[in-house]
Amino acid sequence: MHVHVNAAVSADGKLSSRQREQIAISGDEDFARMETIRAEADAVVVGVGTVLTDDPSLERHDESIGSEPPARVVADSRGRTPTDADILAGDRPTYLLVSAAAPEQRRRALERAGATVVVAGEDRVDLPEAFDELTTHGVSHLMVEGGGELIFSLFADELVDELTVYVGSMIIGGRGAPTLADGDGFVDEFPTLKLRDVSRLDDGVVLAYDA
Ligand SMILES: NC(=O)C1=CN([C@@H]2O[C@H](COP(=O)(O)OP(=O)(O)OC[C@H]3O[C@@H](n4cnc5c(N)ncnc54)[C@H](OP(=O)(O)O)[C@@H]3O)[C@@H](O)[C@H]2O)C=CC1
Ligand SMILES: Nc1nc(O)c(N)c(N[C@@H]2O[C@H](COP(=O)(O)O)[C@@H](O)[C@H]2O)n1
Repeated sequence: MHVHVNAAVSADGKLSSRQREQIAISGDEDFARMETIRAEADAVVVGVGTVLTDDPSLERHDESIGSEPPARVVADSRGRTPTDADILAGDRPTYLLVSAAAPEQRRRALERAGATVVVAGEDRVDLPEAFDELTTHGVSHLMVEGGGELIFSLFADELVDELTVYVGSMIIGGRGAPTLADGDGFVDEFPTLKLRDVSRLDDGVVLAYDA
């Protein structure tokens, strides 16, 4: 499976503010670039942190791009995704990646709300195992939109093939504000990337890396 992480950060590396509300860091051109990556993907994944704060639809907003809209995926160990979340709306498949710790009652409620529940891992979602399962559902190109906890784990599990990041021109600040890769952080054996391209877009730059 090809895993492409795409996100937007402020000039000081934040995904959003300490209040963890959604902030438009991207301008129109970068949101259009994000749509193109969505259209190329079989599925788009976010962590449950992003679902709980942003309630994203992961819709293809511009129907002229791509043919099939991508499926949606949430990494959600305990099944905390609300059953009325936008990510469950509509006909496209939504895969809820949960762990064995997700209460049976939550799993059933999410299935009733239209999700396909995939169990991988004991306490937290085992991402390599869950992604293997997604391939059996036809997902060979997966886009990751965030947030920082999920992206860190994907680097730690060596699952990332490609990273594109839009660096906008605002400063957000805040020691508790999410960054591109949060989690426990690396203290040695830092993943290193190969810079493939740099381009100007809106009032910022897009950095493209191969992992
Ligand atoms: N600017 C941008 O491009 C973007 C910004 N954002 C912003 O990011 C913030 C949310 O990010 P964040 O709080 O980091 O949350 P995430 O979206 O990364 O979700 C993290 C949660 O995912 C669950 N999870 C399940 N399995 C794993 C695993 N193996 N590794 C890591 N997490 C796992 C965990 O909850 P549990 O243990 O309960 O399963 C964890 O707390 C919001 O403020 C949002 O606005 C988000 C996307 C893009
Ligand atoms: N690429 C990008 N740029 C920004 O400035 C952002 N704030 C985000 N956020 C993420 O975009 C997704 C929104 O989803 P919907 O289109 O509303 O369904 C969601 O994943 C946000 O966290 N991304």
